[in-house]
Amino acid sequence: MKSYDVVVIGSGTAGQTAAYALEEQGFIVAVIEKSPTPGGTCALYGCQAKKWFYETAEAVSKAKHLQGLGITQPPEWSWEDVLAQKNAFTSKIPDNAVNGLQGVDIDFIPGEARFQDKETLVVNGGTVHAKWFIIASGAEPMPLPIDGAENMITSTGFLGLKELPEKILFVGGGFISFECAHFCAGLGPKDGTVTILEAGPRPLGPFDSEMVELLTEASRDAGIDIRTGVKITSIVKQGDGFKVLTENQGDFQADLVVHGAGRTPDISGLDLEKAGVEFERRGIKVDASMRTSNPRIFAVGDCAATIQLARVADKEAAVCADNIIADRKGAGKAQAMVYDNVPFLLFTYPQYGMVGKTEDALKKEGLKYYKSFGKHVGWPTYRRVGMKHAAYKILVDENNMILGAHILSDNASGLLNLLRTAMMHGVSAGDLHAESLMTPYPSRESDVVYMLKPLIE
Ligand SMILES: Cc1cc2nc3c(=O)[nH]c(=O)nc-3n(C[C@H](O)[C@H](O)[C@H](O)COP(=O)(O)OP(=O)(O)OC[C@H]3O[C@@H](n4cnc5c(N)ncnc54)[C@H](O)[C@@H]3O)c2cc1C
Ligand SMILES: NC(=O)c1ccc[n+]([C@@H]2O[C@H](COP(=O)([O-])OP(=O)(O)OC[C@H]3O[C@@H](n4cnc5c(N)ncnc54)[C@H](O)[C@@H]3O)[C@@H](O)[C@H]2O)c1
Repeated sequence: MKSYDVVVIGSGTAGQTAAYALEEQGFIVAVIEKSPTPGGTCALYGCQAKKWFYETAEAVSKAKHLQGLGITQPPEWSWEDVLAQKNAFTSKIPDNAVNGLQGVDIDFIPGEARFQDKETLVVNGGTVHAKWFIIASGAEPMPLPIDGAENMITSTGFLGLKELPEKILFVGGGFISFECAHFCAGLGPKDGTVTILEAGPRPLGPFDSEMVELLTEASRDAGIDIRTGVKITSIVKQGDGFKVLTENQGDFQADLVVHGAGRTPDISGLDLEKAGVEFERRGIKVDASMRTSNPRIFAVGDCAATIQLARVADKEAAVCADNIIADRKGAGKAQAMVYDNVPFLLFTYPQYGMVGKTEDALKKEGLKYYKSFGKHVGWPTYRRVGMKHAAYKILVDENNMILGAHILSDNASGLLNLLRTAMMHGVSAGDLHAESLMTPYPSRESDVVYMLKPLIE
């Protein structure tokens, strides 16, 4: 039996972040990975990989908006070339991940781990013992109760397509479908169709409903057909393509059907019961220190019942590592995870993002709030790029402290970050307005003064 201070299950961003942090503090660490391509979802099939498609799709969409405003020719693009760039990046990830870990004497163990008991894992038929375990096993596409669900490809399959066919249909109206649909709108065949079928009454449920309507409008203008309240019953093969049958909205033909209907924690093979680790449908139950119901076992990243985002995964891993370091010193809890100011951003064109509360949530909670809201904003920064759908919503409390910020814009990420920093440091909307007068001008970020002006006391 091999014995370590800490064994990490999963070599994704969460697992690696925790492993490196603990190794630096002198812990003897091993990382176990079941995939033949170590390195995790973000780098190989998620955030990083998809961003190669985003950059070109954004450039093409921007050029399309600028036609008649200075651009005279519709742009040409090559999905195949973008794919080659993405593959050149991702092909190096597995070796880099393993070499990086081994380079600092972290043991890399290829194989699938499962718990034998509260202190032991089984891997490759042998056992591994550790004082602490960190589960960082990620998530996988949610199994759907649809006949012929196996006819869908996943986002991983989509990001590996050699070419985009003419008719693409996405099941689910969440992060993955919106982003990939925008990549299709930017980089797909010129006369292609892109459809999103969402089961709920509106897409992007956790986001602000008024802002989602505006993103939906922008997406429809980009050529994406978005249907809501759709009850899909089955997906059947038909010729070279597929027929998607619904209970209430007829049938849809497509060359390709993509799963964008949620990701579920990858924990079913871990035998968590044997380790005394409690879990629910959304994932492994953790407290604010990322500790599970077994005090020697932590869970971080997409497998935990928290939020499925890469930098949330990294922060959880850092908090978990600090708490293991505190355990060793007998110092108790070192750091607690706080999710109040997590930014969410869709890499669509325009980008859409939010931080803090939605207006829907404030209404539901009965909290008093004030808002500054603008849609189809015609400021020069937007007129120059031909963007018709820019919008913003900033929500403040009675003391003018920012409760939520929602942005539909190119570079919404930069604007959100500015507003998020103010929220985290307790800067009021009035003070942020005064301090933002001297942001680099004229930039997207300098527009924040127009957004905040109605909120000046
Ligand atoms: C298409 C797509 C786009 C995304 N875009 C963004 C984005 O723009 N921004 C953002 O913040 N987030 C994005 N995400 C989410 C982000 O990728 C995840 O939140 C992040 O990768 C989670 O990291 P993780 O380390 O928890 O899990 P993962 O990176 O999935 O790593 C888990 C690892 O554990 C391994 N494993 C599982 N079970 C076992 C076992 N029993 N034994 C051994 N190994 C095991 C798996 O093989 C895997 O390698 C995106 C996700 C997808 C799918
Ligand atoms: N930019 C980013 O940060 C980014 C990008 C991609 C993915 N992600 C992460 O990955 C997670 C998974 O993404 P996702 O888009 O798969 O999930 P999601 O939870 O964002 O959206 C899933 C959508 O599918 C709908 N749905 C579920 N079952 C359905 C069915 N049978 N028919 C039609 N619609 C159905 C849901 O109502 C929901 O609106 C996200 O929650 C997010 O945390 C983040």
